[in-house]
Amino acid sequence: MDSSASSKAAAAPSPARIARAACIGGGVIGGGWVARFLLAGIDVAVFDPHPDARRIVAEVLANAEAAYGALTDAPLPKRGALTFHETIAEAVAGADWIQESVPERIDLKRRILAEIDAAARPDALIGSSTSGLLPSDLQAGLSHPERVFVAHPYNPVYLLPLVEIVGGRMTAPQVVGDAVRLLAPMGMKGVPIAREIDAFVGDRLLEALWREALWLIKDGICDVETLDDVIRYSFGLRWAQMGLFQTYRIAGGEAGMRHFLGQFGPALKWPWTKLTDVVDLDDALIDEIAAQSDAQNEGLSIRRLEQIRDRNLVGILQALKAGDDGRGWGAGKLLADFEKRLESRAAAERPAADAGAPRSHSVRVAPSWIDYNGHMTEHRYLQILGDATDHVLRGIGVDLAYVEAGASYYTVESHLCHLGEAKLGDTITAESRVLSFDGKRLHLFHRVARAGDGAVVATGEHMLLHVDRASGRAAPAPETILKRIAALVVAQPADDLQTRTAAGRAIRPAAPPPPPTADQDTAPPSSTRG
Ligand SMILES: NC(=O)C1=CN([C@@H]2O[C@H](COP(=O)(O)OP(=O)(O)OC[C@H]3O[C@@H](n4cnc5c(N)ncnc54)[C@H](O)[C@@H]3O)[C@@H](O)[C@H]2O)C=CC1
Ligand SMILES: C[N+](C)(C)CC(=O)CC(=O)[O-]
Repeated sequence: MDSSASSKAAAAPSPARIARAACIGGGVIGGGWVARFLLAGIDVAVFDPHPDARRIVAEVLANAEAAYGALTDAPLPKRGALTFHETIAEAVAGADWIQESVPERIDLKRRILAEIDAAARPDALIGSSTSGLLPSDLQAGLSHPERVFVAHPYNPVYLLPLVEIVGGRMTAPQVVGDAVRLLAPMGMKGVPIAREIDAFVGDRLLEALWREALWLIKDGICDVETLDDVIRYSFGLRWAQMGLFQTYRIAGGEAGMRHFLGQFGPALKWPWTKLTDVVDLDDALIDEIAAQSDAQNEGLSIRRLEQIRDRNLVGILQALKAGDDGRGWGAGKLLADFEKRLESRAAAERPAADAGAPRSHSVRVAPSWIDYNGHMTEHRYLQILGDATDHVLRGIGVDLAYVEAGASYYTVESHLCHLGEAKLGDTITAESRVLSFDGKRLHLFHRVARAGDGAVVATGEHMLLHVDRASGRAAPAPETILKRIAALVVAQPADDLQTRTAAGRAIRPAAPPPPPTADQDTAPPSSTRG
């Protein structure tokens, strides 16, 4: 990137947020961007001349929605509106952010960007998904080059947060910062790359690995399955959470990175690597790799592979969210921050009149929640009930800021009744009510029902104590909180029969077995378990 300010035109101030996006190209990456925008509540206008563009985008979106259903219980905004358009000019009209994701050909991208440039609002940000073309080459000849930059995402765009933001010679510096800011509310991490280079940072690394991998196959050292195993059973697991340098720091033992470099650095000069030597990707090698890849994935369609990948990524992201003793680590910390934004946005959008209304909390039953009996496993009920309790607490002002300020409610007793089965994909909703409360105690009841037929699958009754977190002891809740609880009680409907009969129930013990007769003394005790 040229550092001289004179070559950069001043840019009009960028929009405060993305309310409307345009996606030019709706294939693997464009479709992923469409899903990312829509699920963040942003309206998206698409232009893609492919005859199946609508179907392809719909399939990517379905995958993305399934992944988000499992990824987070945070209140996602209402999905944005999706429209398809006959021309680029129509699609980009009024858009705050335009994302170009057409095939990787410089002539095509330049032509498309010129059309976008001619029709876009002068303050719109224009990102290209290119994996390696230089932004300076893409922006040449445009009337608003200062708004054009590379926004290079990773597949699947709706789950992987990174976007490399690379400005060209004529990109206004503030546009790079604005792009980072505008991506954040979508749960994405824009990383500015200081200087434009071919393939930026991520693909430089991937290409190096890819080149070695092709040599290893060409030289008959391993096949694609062995190569993938080597990655997924070892450093692939490490890289999701610590990258290269933090991982190698640990590998240096207590002496750390300096020792690691001293010990393993010299090996770089050994004849281990073919990194600078490009393999000839001739027909024979392509045939060999394609055949091995077909064998490796026999019976697995691309959509099925995408679903497996997405579920694995969701699991990894959730594990990372719990990392560093619950503070979140890497992409998991980003997910936690994204959820906090969603919570605050939902709280800000909740009408004031709703403050005293009864609370309800909905979730979709995820694949990892199903047990060997084919229905939702036991501990997930407790998770849903716990989340429903959190939902009530946030509604009365006991949110993360309140907890960080030193007080909270702790659950001290729970009673869970299983009344029906929840199956994969069911949406279930916990409706909550306050049964009683005083200065320190809050007595909640949640009824968990299936959407559709409304069948109640579980109830939960919980006693919570207001606690001073420093001493770990019960302490009176402040008046403001007690007033909000009182407002909840006033707003909730009168107790129905189910609540009256379920609340306060104790587990009824089975009738004790009759005392053994003399001839039964050695028989095993009978069991009442089915
Ligand atoms: N596939 C990947 O893993 C990644 C790709 N990228 C980049 O994303 C861009 C798109 O790549 P993919 O989505 O993989 O390709 P793709 O082939 O899946 O999608 C390209 C889409 O552009 C559409 N298209 C073709 N001509 C068009 C035109 N004149 N106007 C509008 N749309 C047009 C096609 O119909 C197709 O739907 C490329 O620049 C690529 O380098 C970036 C990150 C990862
Ligand atoms: C193969 N690729 C160069 C298009 C890959 C990328 O650009 C990023 C990714 O998702 O791996």
